[in-house]
This record gives sequence, C-alpha cells and structure tokens, in this order.
Amino acid sequence: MRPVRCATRSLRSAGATRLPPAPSAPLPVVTSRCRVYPPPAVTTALQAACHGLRINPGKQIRHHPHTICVHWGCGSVLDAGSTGPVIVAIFGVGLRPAVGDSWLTRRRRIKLDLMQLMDVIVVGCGASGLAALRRLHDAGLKVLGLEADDRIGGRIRTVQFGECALDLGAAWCHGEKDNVVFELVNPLGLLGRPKPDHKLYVLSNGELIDEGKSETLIGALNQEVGKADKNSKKSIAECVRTALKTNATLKKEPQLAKSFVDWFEKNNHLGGQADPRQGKSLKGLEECWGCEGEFMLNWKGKGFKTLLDVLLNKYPDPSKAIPVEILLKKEVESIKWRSTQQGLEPENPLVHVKCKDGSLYAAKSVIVTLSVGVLKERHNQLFNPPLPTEKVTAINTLQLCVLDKIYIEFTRPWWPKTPASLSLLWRDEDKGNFANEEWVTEICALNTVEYQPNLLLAWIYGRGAEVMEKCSEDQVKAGVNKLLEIFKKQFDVTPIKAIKRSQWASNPLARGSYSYRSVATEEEGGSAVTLSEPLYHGGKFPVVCFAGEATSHHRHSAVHGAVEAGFREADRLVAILKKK
Ligand SMILES: Cc1cc2nc3c(=O)[nH]c(=O)nc-3n(C[C@H](O)[C@H](O)[C@H](O)COP(=O)(O)OP(=O)(O)OC[C@H]3O[C@@H](n4cnc5c(N)ncnc54)[C@H](O)[C@@H]3O)c2cc1C
Repeated sequence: MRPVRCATRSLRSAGATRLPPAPSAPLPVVTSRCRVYPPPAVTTALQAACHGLRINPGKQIRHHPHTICVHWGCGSVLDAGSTGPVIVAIFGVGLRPAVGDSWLTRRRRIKLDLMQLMDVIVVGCGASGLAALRRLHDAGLKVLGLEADDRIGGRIRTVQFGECALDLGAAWCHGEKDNVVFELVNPLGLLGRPKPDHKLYVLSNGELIDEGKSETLIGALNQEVGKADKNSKKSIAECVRTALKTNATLKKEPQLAKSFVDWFEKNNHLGGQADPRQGKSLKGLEECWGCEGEFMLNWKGKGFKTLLDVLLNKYPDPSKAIPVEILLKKEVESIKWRSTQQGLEPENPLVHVKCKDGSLYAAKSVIVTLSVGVLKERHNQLFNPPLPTEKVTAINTLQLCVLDKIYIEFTRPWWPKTPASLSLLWRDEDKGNFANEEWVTEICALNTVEYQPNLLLAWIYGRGAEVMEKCSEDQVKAGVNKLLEIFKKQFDVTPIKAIKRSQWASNPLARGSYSYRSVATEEEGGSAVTLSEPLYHGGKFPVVCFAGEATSHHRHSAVHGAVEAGFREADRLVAILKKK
C-alpha cells in the first residue's frame, strides 16, 4: 500500500501559518530569486509540522509551494526540492545541529519529508508491525510503517503455486484460548478444523514401523522431557539423548530409539546439534505457553495472509481498509535516538530513522519489529547510541531456528490416505546413500496439505535446511526424487510435477524461522522480557520500543505472540502520547 504524499498537507494539517503565494516557476534552492518570508511565520509552521523540530529563528527563511528554505547562515540550509514533497536538508560542517541532532552537522544532503514526521514509526511490517500500526492508527495517532521488502507480511508469506495458495511461512493458527489471532479471525468464519490424520512412520530403508511401537517410543521421550528439571539450564536435546542410556523403554530397542531421538530433535526444532549452548532450553519449554484448543486451525485454502487483511481492516470489505501509511522497499539502516534531553525539547523527543535509500524520517517514538536474526546481524549498525549490554546479551543468546518447507506437487496422490503424516526415521547406515546430498537426511516428515490434494509438504530443519536453501531448484528436485526412492518400497510413487521451497535463513530480512530460548539464554541471562524493554528518553519516555514474536515472553515463535507484542507496544505508546 503506497501512500499519496503531499508536502504542504502536513503543514496545513498541523495548523501551519498560511504562506504568501509563491512564484509559479520552480526555484533553485536558496538563490536570491527565492522569496523571503518573515522567519517567525515559517518557523512556527515548520515547528508545528515537525513536532517541535528546532529551527533557529531570526535567520533567513525562503519558500515557494514545493520548496521551503530555511537558512541558518554559514551555509546551513533546510530546503525542499522543487519537484515535489521531499524536503531536503543540507547542513554545513561544524554547524550547530539544526534539528538537535549531531549527525546532521556533517556535510550531507538528507531527504526529510515533513509528511514523515510522525508520532510513531513502525519498523518492519510483518504481523507484529501491522498489529502495532492498526492499534496506533485506531487511537488517532499519526503513524508510518517502513518495510524493507516489496511486500508486507514478513514471515507470513502466502504465494500462488499453480491454482493453489500456499504458505511458505506461518500456516496454522495454533490454539484457541487466549490466542489473539483466533479471537480476531474466528468470528469472521476464516478458520477450518483439521480431520484426524493417518500417521505413518517410515524407516530410511523403506520399512514401515508399527504405529503402536512408534507411539510408545515417542511417549517415552515426551515423558522424559516432562519430568526433567526445568531450572537445570540444560537443553531438551541433552535430556532426550541422555534418556537413550537411561530409559528402560528406549533401551529395549536402542537402534530404533536412536532414530526416534534424531527425529524428535528435528520435529521439535530443538537445535544445538553443533553447539550445545544453542540448544532449546528446558526452561524455555516451560516459559513458552501453548493456547488450549485445536492446534492446527487452517485458513480454508486462503492462506495466512488473510490475517494481514484483517489487521488492515481490508477483510471482509476492502473499501474499509484503514488509510495507514506503509512504505515498501524502505530498508531501515539506522535508528538514531536520544537517551538524554540534550538538544531536544523534553516534551518532544525525536527519533530519526534513516533508510538505505537515504530518506530520513522522524517521530516521537519508533517500534522495532525486526526478527531476532536480523537484530543479531545488524544491531551494531542499526542503533545509535548502541543498545545496552543486557539487550545485546538477550539478542545474542536467544536463537532463531531454521525450518524450511518444500512443497512437492505430484501428478496424482500416491499415499494411502488423506490427511496423512509420514514421519521419516533415519538410520546411520542409510544416510551413506545420500553422501552427495546430505541435506536430504535432515528431512524429517512429509505431510499432506489441506485443500491441495496433489501436494505433500516436506519439512527440513537446521543445518540441512541451510544447505538446501543454497541448492538450485533442480538440485532440490533431484534430492527429493532420491528421497522418494525410500517410499517406492511400499508405495506406487507418482512423478513430481513441480516443487516450491522456502529459504528463511538466507533471507536477510528474516535470517531464520522463529525464536527460542537457548541454554546460553539461561546461563547468561536475558529473555524475551529483556528484549521487549523500551529504550527511554529522559528516563521516562519510551523512544525506541521493541515488538516482534521474539519479544513475547510466553507466546514467542508464533504469529499470535507477534500480534500480541505489536498491540502491547502500541498500547504503551498510546497511553503516553494520548495523555499529552
Ligand atoms: C516456516 C515457518 C513456519 C511457521 N509456521 C507458523 C505457524 O504455523 N503458526 C504460527 O503461529 N507461526 C508460525 N511461524 C512463525 C511466524 O511466522 C512468526 O512468528 C511471525 O510471522 C513473526 O512475525 P513478526 O512480525 O514478529 O516478524 P516478521 O514477520 O519477521 O516481520 C518483520 C518485518 O521486518 C522487515 N524488515 C527486516 N529488516 C528490515 C529493515 N532493516 N527495515 C525495514 N523492515 C525490515 C521484514 O521484511 C518483515 O516484514 C512460522 C514461521 C516459519 C518461518
């Protein structure tokens, strides 16, 4: 959704002083041909529009409809290009900061769009960012969403695949009670309930394993995790691996149990295979709360993107969409904030958000909704001043698992029943057959897909997923074909028509799938709570706030946690900004 921009509108809407008519021809920036207006009048107008932008009164100010020039002598100028709404600022070396901001003292041109001087800027327009934008907009605040991608939704990504809508990211609404997504969309009749699926457990040599035996082994693993000390700072993976040596049920069939432990780790995204400190912690399991009710509610073939329409009030009636401003392809590269009142009006703390394309936006506050993977990679460059140590620790120790999907379209279904889940149990001796495409051995299950009769969804996790992401589509297809050889021992497997896969780890705007608490989180401190703490201006005004799924203490990893976090931070700011 692209906003219609108008430079002068913000001056007017802010109750700006009416300026005299301007010359019809566009004027070059700051020349003697510019008309000169009484500085106090323009200063008042600009200050109103810019939420207290500090302008040195008494200096020369020039203006025409598309150009506002504020001259601070010595070459320091705030002006506008002649072609449209963009206000350009040019600041001279060593000049007193024009907007109370030392970075502007360096010589450079900065686009400063008066329209973008907002109450709140939301960085990132996934589920969390959209939830925040909706809540802030509904409260009557002036808000702007900046999204780096050319689409909204982030890790909600519904794509067209032939006739089908497919979710490459989030696909199911997990649970009903205390689930904000369920509460938003269920009254609209958007959610469907799954039918019980037919579970098959297949060994990597093609043998089917008796369902009863499989359930007994999985039950034993669940029991071990259930009774483990959640304050032990251990990983879940360590707990189940130890159980192989201690649990009587598992010890009866050590080889098969080992395959089940391997599957259990992948299926539950436990992490820590390479570095045990990065494994999902037992404490994290306790802190992540499920919502009661059906865990696999589907979107009746329309895809999770429907939630985005609901958040923007586009569903069911698109004409009622809220007119919230969202700018796409706006990759934020720095967020400049003030922790003290130096250089700023105490009641008007400003945060400056700069995008990769050079555009600059200012607001009273910003809500950052970036994934913890993006924060890991970029927090050093993003925040100025840098983030406090405890927040950096939280970012470094919280992990983002890598989980990918490979949708496989067949000419016709070959599995015995629909719905079905085919869990894959790998034996070490069979892994050797995949020496050239080792990543295939990280595929842990194939599932049928609701509303898509010819599709199976292969789940791939961890290191294998990262390697798969780097393969070409043809290589992935060849790898999947080889995997299907395993099933040919039992089933009449039909040819593959096409595949479609996700690549969440290599996506620089995600860098993974969803967050979890690691052993390192427990050892070094830091949690979703630490990550969610705002950065304060003057000790009391939340000038940089944090949302996104990873900031949800009890519902991280899921869309409902992301939405809840967006609402949480919006409510925090509404309470403060509406009081003023
Ligand atoms: C494969 C997979 C399956 C999943 N399945 C489910 C499921 O079934 N159910 C469920 O509830 N959850 C599921 N999830 C998790 C769910 O998708 C996420 O928890 C949720 O979508 C996160 O939303 P968010 O707004 O916190 O973050 P994001 O969706 O990541 O939003 C952050 C936004 O910030 C943008 N951005 C990044 N960098 C910048 C920048 N520098 N400047 C501006 N913008 C930037 C990104 O493009 C993105 O749009 C799944 C996730 C994956 C990957």
